[in-house]
Amino acid sequence: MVMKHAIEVSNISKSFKNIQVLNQLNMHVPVGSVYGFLGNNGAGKSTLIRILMGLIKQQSGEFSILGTKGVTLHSKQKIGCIIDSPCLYANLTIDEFLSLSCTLKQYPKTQINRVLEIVSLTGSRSRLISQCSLGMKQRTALANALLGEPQLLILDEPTNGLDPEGMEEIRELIRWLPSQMIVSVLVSSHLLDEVEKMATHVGVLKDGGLVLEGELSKLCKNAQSDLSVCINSPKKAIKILNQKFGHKLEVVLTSDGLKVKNIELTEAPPIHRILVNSGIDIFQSRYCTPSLETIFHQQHKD
Ligand SMILES: Nc1ncnc2c1ncn2[C@@H]1O[C@H](COP(=O)(O)OP(=O)(O)OP(=O)(O)O)[C@@H](O)[C@H]1O
Repeated sequence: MVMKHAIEVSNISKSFKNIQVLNQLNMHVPVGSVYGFLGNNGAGKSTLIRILMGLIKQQSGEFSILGTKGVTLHSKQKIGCIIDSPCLYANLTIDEFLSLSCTLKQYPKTQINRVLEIVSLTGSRSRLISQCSLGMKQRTALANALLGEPQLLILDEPTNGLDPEGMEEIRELIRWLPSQMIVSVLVSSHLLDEVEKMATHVGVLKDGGLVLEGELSKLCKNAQSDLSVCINSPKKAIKILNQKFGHKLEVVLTSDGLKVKNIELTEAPPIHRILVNSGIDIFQSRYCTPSLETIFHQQHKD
């Protein structure tokens, strides 16, 4: 049977003393996806990742990874992982560190060239880790996680502490990985816009469960899109649109014109035509597909 999900979580609950962190959480990470696991600081992302890696145990519920129930030594060999800040040996060069890692994990050292190439560190392989920037250290950790050709990568906040340039480098790398190798990626973050820039799928953790999960492009498509039009005489324009379309359109005033809420792109041309034919000048018009942040807020208005 073809495996659909690299990770499948069913009804996982976990509490620490009297703090309920995960409450019957369900999650589905499709094979081949870059799954952005979003949640505020303290939401419980690391807790779930630790459970998935077998570092702590859930109180109830179950999960499967790469088609196997729970996490076994065998499945761990197919997972590359970065949890917390990367654990690197500062006094070794990047090359020496990866070589040591290959020895410990019994992977052929011939893989080192390939992973260095993927993370663009080939030219810096002889550099001491203590002399690397944080971004280079993070890429070294990623290279290390890629040794053994994992089928699943689990990355806990991999851009934490990086400057904007370093963040973009890591994002670019993660986005690009599934085209380079057969791998599914679970990447956690507390930044909505960051996940939006690299993920194909998203799961938003809040109050112990996922409040939003799905393919990013579908979530965006199904969400409300608005048309913002910068015009003269916006009050007159709203009157005209209301006469023409009645309650079919929700039109509101904005600081520089009007906004038609929740419409399809195909509805924009007739709106423009009516406005222009009524003698209204259009200075600018923008059809805005919603950001992940907007989608999130649209779903949690109440
Ligand atoms: N071993 C522990 N003992 C007690 N409480 C814990 C333990 N580990 C985590 N917690 C608590 O569980 C909650 C979730 O923590 P977790 O680290 O999973 O969140 P997170 O979403 O990864 O946050 P961040 O983005 O800040 O890393 C927090 O309130 C944290 O204090």
